Amino acid sequence: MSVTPVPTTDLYDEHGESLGICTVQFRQYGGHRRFAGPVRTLSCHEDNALLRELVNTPGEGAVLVVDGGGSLRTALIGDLIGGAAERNGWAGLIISGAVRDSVALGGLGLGIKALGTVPRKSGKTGAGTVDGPVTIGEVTFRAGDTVHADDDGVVVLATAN
Ligand SMILES: O=C([O-])CC(=O)C(=O)O
Repeated sequence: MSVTPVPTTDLYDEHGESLGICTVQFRQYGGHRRFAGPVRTLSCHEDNALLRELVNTPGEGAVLVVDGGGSLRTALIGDLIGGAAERNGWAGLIISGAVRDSVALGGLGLGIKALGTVPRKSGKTGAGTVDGPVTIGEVTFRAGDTVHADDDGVVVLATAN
């Protein structure tokens, strides 16, 4: 399901404090600075085998929210995983962790927010959890919620809203 991005400030003006507001100051790395979609989630720590597997399945316009524990030691995505996410129809990736190949990521047709960059690759054991609730920057993302992201931030509309 594709979701048209709405400015996060307009969503706050409409929904007020019932909106989930992520306080992490993400940086923009993707080619789309405004993006939105149904939430999918992944928790993984310095290991991106599950992430690679997920972005190689149909994204159907979803935004993958990745709780990488905020680690800046290893990159959870680079141009290969980012390119696969674009090809498979993911609207965006929001990563509490690091990326690499940042210049190439900027040429991809999806949104990518992350904390920073590092050249080191992640492990490949497949450790992690898919579609469990993840809490990042004072907000809990649940699979099936709707997330909107732009230059002002990341906000979540819970399914019940
Ligand atoms: O393979 C990795 O670990 C990440 C990467 O560099 C890519 O996605 O291109």
